[in-house]
Amino acid sequence: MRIIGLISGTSVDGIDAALVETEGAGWNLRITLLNGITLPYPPDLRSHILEVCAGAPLSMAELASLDDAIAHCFAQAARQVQAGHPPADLIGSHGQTVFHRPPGARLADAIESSQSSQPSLIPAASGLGYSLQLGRGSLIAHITGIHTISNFRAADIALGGQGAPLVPPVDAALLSHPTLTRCVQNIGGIGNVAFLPLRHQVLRHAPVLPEICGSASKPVQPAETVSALLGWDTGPGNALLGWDTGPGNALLDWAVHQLSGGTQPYDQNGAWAASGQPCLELVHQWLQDPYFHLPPPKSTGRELFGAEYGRRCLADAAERGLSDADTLATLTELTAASIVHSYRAFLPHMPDQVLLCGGGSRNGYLRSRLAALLDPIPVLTTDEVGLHADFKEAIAFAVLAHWRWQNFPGNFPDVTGAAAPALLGEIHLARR
Ligand SMILES: Nc1ncnc2c1ncn2[C@@H]1O[C@H](COP(=O)(O)OP(=O)(O)OP(=O)(O)O)[C@@H](O)[C@H]1O
Ligand SMILES: CC(=O)N[C@H]1[C@@H]2OC[C@@H](O2)[C@@H](O)[C@@H]1O[C@H](C)C(=O)O
Repeated sequence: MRIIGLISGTSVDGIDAALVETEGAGWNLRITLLNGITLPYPPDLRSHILEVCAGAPLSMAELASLDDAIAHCFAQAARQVQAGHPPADLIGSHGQTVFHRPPGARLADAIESSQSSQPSLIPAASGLGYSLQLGRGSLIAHITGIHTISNFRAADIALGGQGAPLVPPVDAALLSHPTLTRCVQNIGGIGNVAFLPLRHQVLRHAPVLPEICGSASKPVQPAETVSALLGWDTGPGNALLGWDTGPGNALLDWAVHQLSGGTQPYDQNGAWAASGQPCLELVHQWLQDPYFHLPPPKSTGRELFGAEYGRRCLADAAERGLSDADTLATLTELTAASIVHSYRAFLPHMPDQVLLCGGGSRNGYLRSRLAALLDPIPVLTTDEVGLHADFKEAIAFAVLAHWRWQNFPGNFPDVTGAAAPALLGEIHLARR
């Protein structure tokens, strides 16, 4: 199938669109990237989205307009990426996350204790998570004339899952290796990791849909049988794992915006941070944040690592008299150290390789700090193993759409904490 994957992530920098050819089924999937583009949001729309993410009030009518404005941009990105290519069969659109609340009281408690100014956003009682992506699929289908799948996180959340990260099973399908265990580290606005055991452990028994996914006559299997059905040896070190590691670029971008008086959107190649020295005591202090110590399954967003968090970091840095360059070096060190800390705390063993993707993989200083902290483990980008690091998340939503179209479950309950596998995404058929 020819599928367009669309996503705008927590950096809110623009829409990544990937046109891919998919072949195969389930986790036995091959993809070819035919085209990839990034369509920046119009600056006013971006500012509006960032304000909404930061909690600006919105009437229902404004919410509807924003939803449709975003859907229009996504449809435009779909048109651009497929220009000059034969028409796509399907679109998988993640949309724009504007709110994410993980399930349960554990994380709520952690957030409450570290972000006491807005505790009322998070209910203290245990309950389902909530994740809101704007850019409705029905409008994208209507504008493009292409069947569109959207709202991928809801089904996992309905089963008690985090609804994130969703990409680890796609990473397992596309990037697991016969003899090397790998961590695939996405550094978007937020960072997330997938730990990939060896490929034969991934594909021991290629899953067949009716065995796994429920229908009216054959119910969805309970979580404890999922790994067995997928053919996983769930002994220590053999399980697919994944979680949100914490801040990626969102904190750094916010700080660069503040420190440059709004003239710079991000630290190009990390050059500004590289001209300073990280304050390791401050990194150590920041690493005490409860999120970094919560065991997976866990996910997060701008609600925790957003402007409020950034303001506290800048205040800590100012208290110690750090220069702007030292402040950025310290925040960059926090990003790298929180990633590596989470591997040491929550992986059964360190991986043989780390593959970076997402915009943060283009930050040379951040990459060099990760390499230093992970030494002697090689740190590459996914480009170096054949998967475009800038478009991997967009490609993943094309794969998730392919799986939904084939009635193949897209979530991996051991990663998200859902009670069972689920078909991810709502299908919006286009009038052709
Ligand atoms: N050359 C570069 N040097 C430094 N940072 C870069 C560079 N290119 C991109 N970035 C960073 O990457 C960010 C965009 O990353 P990306 O597109 O992966 O984020 P995202 O779409 O929000 O991802 P996610 O959905 O995973 O949160 C930019 O805001 C910037 O911080
Ligand atoms: C709620 C939400 O949009 N989460 C994003 C975000 O960006 C990175 C990290 O936080 C990850 O959990 C997720 O995105 C990727 C695509 C995922 O679901 O795997």
